[in-house]
Amino acid sequence: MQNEFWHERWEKQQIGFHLDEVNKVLLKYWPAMQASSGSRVLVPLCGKTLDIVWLLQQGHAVVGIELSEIALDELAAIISAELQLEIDKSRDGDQVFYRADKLLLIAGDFFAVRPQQLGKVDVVYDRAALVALPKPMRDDYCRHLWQLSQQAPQLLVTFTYDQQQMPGPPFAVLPQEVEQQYQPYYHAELQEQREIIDTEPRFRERGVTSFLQDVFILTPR
Ligand SMILES: C[S@@+](CC[C@H](N)C(=O)[O-])C[C@H]1O[C@@H](n2cnc3c(N)ncnc32)[C@H](O)[C@@H]1O
Repeated sequence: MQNEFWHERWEKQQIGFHLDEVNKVLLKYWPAMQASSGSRVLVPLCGKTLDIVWLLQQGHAVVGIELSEIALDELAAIISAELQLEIDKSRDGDQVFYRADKLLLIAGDFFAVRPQQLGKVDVVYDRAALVALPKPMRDDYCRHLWQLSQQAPQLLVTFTYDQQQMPGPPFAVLPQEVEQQYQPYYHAELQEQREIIDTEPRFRERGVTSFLQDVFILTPR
């Protein structure tokens, strides 16, 4: 999946993946992550998710990484308004940084971000990040995420459906693949698998008959 694909999505505002509310999965499973207030949460491929606003409201520090500056400009504006935070925006080469107390957003390629830029990560929250990438990129993503997060526990949301019925993204990432991808670093425990095709008419229109949302908690080995 080329970066240009995603830039075009954001330019044309074709962002059907974006939720206008905090993800119910996050609300339901966050307590199980046992993240103390003040712990640092990494949200890879974050888009402009309102989940980051919620995490900040819980007292967490948040690091978000997202290719699109359009997305992060919008997210920074929402965070500023909701939390009365002044966010400093700066540019360094291909990367754009948004900084405020307890907040770091990086607009740039996830694969170009180095661990030293992030500092300590206590928890990872991946909603629709792994599934945004085709298989060869998923291999690199899992390895790189591990390097960035030093194996921090992870709340992970993926989707299971028949890949023959629709080309990704989102790509189908079955529980077996999650286990295999993260096997060197984590125990992956499937918390729930829920049919959500009724809430995803855009996928039904494209011929998908069943679309399962899978929630995992990954704990370090
Ligand atoms: C399916 S969306 C999910 C966004 C967000 N996690 C959410 O739940 O709304 C995937 C996001 O990943 C971003 N993305 C894709 N490839 C990326 C890369 N190599 N580095 C950083 N972000 C990337 C896209 O721009 C897009 O916003």
